[in-house]
Amino acid sequence: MMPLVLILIGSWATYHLLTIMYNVSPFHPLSHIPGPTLARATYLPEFYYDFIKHGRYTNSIEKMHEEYGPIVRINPNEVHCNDINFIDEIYTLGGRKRNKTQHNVNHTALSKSVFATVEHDLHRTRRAPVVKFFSRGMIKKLESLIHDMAHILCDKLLSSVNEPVDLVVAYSCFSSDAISAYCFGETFGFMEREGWFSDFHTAELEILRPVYLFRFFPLFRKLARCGKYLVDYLPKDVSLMIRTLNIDFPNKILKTEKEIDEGVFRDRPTIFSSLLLDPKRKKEVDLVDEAGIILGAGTETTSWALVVITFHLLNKPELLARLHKEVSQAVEDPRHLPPWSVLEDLPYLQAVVREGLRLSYGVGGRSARVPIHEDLIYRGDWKGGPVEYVIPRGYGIGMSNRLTHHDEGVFPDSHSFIPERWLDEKNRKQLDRGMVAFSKGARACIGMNLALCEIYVALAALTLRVLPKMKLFETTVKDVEWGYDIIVPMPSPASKGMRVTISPI
Ligand code: HEM
Repeated sequence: MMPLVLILIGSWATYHLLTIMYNVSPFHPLSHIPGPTLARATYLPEFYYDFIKHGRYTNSIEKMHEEYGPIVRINPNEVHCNDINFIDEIYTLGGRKRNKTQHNVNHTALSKSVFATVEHDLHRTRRAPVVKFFSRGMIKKLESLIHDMAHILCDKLLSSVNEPVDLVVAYSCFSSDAISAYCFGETFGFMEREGWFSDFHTAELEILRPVYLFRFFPLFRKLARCGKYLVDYLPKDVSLMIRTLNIDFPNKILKTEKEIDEGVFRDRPTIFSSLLLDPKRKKEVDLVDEAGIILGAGTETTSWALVVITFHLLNKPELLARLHKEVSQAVEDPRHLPPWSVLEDLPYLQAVVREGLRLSYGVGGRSARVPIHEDLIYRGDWKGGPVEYVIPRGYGIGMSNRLTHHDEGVFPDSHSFIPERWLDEKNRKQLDRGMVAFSKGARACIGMNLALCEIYVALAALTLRVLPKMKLFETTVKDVEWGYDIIVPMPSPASKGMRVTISPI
């Protein structure tokens, strides 16, 4: 027995040693891309910063760019780019096929969702029927739901005068209920409860905590699928989320299927009825995983953008005053807001939203694409001279919003909240190119229209009805700045939230 164990350990060690030697050898197709030797040879630096130090590899990648230039090799098989001029080459539309890397998507257990689909063609098949549900036309039809939710949020905040409110939780209640009303036909009821508590806010963060465990040890993501058998033994909020994903959603799907078979059609479509009725829906589209990813991808991203915007408006009252003036001139009755299509044309409101999206990043970590039928040729500058790299097909190349949105050449004084930068028409094209909160190309955010509608409507309502009565409570810019990421950006672990007080008059 002992010699067999030794042979197995020896073979394992030899295999890894040979792999490391190959990774740093001139025979590796990425050998010409600069980067730290350990990162070129192994996944250890990524493992250390993302898994052990928890979601902090982006900081190291930033330092690598300072040392090695706009293109760096961040692990044996992946390149990172920090040049906005290359965005459209990486994140393309049309016939230029891009896979995701398996390593990147290993972090989610919803492996059959559009978000986690590696292969380009399969992704198209899965995405096409879902994307229709979030078209501008569909949002228009269901927009009144979002207006109702925004006013419920304002009413509830206005009645929360006795103690500080953490807007991270309050806005999460709003975005969870809004997304649920829009997609699933009924809210979760978080805003109807007494006090501010969203089961999903804590649950989602708990569920996202092991993302790097899943990325490096994908076996665990398979085990996560067994969560439904453990609902009675898990913490209450995590169990509720797992129950919703694994028990409630499948039941709703069965019910909707039955209704359709019986010819019962409801006035308001849900994502399930819309998908079940779509003739193009192929058997590869997994309704439960899609619903799960929509809930996961759509709640904390939207609410975090609103949190960041609110902080900066309260922190700089002159910005709030300017916004208030513009919105009040456009709105006759704060309780009856004009549609999103009118609000989004208000120049200062638009500038505030864009600046908030820039500083809230959307997705915290990098998102790589794999060109499968073409090599990409990068041409840029580094240390005053031209540089050129060929990124071979079959290898991942990605960018990180956290770095792109702080490109000082595009967004000077990038850590400051300056909506005015978006009003400079001469510069606007360049800013739009560097704005990737919703990503770009064929795998950009599916829920962008819904998210924008929620943000514009809620922000307009809050600006007129609540923000003039709101004050920051023991909250500083540190509470809304990037600290680390668990796919979604997170502030420093020391943060106690984005707390405010609301005065009764
Ligand atoms: C401010 C709000 C939001 C931001 C900034 C945001 C940002 C993003 C980004 C950057 C991606 C690309 C991720 C990648 O490259 O891997 C993405 C994908 C996605 N988002 Fe959003 N998102 C937001 C809200 C929403 C909402 C409200 C929904 C659903 C209703 C949603 C659903 C999705 C889905 C399903 C994907 C995967 C798309 C695909 O792979 O084809 N997101 N989002």
